[in-house]
Amino acid sequence: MTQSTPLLKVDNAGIRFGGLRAVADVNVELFQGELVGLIGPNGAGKTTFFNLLTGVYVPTEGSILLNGEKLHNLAPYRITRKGISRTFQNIRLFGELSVIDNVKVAYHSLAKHSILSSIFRLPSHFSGEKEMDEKAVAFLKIFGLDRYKDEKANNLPYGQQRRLEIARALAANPKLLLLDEPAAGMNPQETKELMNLIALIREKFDLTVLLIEHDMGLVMGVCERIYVLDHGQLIADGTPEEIRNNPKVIEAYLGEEVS
Ligand SMILES: Nc1ncnc2c1ncn2[C@@H]1O[C@H](COP(=O)(O)OP(=O)(O)OP(=O)(O)O)[C@@H](O)[C@H]1O
Repeated sequence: MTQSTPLLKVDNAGIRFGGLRAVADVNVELFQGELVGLIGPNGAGKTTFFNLLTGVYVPTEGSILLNGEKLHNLAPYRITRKGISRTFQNIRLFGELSVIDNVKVAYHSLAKHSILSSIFRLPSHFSGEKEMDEKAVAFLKIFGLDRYKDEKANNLPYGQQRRLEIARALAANPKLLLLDEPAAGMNPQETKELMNLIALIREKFDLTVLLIEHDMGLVMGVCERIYVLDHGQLIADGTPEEIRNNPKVIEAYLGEEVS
């Protein structure tokens, strides 16, 4: 794929809920390896846009292409297999499962050994399990979570649960990672570490990342480009510098600090 072919191409996408156009006429292009921000005031449509990209909602207008392939109308699990993983605004871990099992469920569907070999406990089951364990631990290490691998996910402190969610999303081997307010509820130190981590995994896994975040300083610091939604429509896109000085963006955020 050349740099002129976007990994993700969204053309005039939108969705209506009754009379409300929650997202309308949205055009977005993401290129391989980019780290891009999606910002906008409360209720602007950011999470709805993620829901469109991941098949939770089917767009009522427009099209969504990943590597030139249509995504709209595909079920969420199929979209995950095509290469889009996400995290959620509110953490959605399997709280009663161990930390390592939370990661392993993500790539069970990608595992080489078959269900039959698991049922009959064939050698391929054990080598497959072992390989998954090793891979899961390697993921957890990147996130500084390997020493908690046997803890219940619910027992992790909040900041680490957020990191585990990202580790799990990454374990599904995505091309495009969608992060919905990954730093929500984190303290400034945790937030800074998380942003460094996001930059690092982008490099390490050759990922494209789209990040919803309310903390402007953070988005401006880490993203190369930013899209701005307001009332369901894109009102700007550009570099952090362009966005910071864009009168439409300043107006949309009137009363909120864009620093
Ligand atoms: N399933 C739904 N049915 C009806 N309205 C919905 C539905 N999902 C979202 N909306 C509406 O769509 C609009 C956009 O909501 P969305 O959650 O996408 O905004 P957001 O930018 O993510 O907001 P926040 O920053 O507060 O999370 C809101 O008016 C919301 O109430």
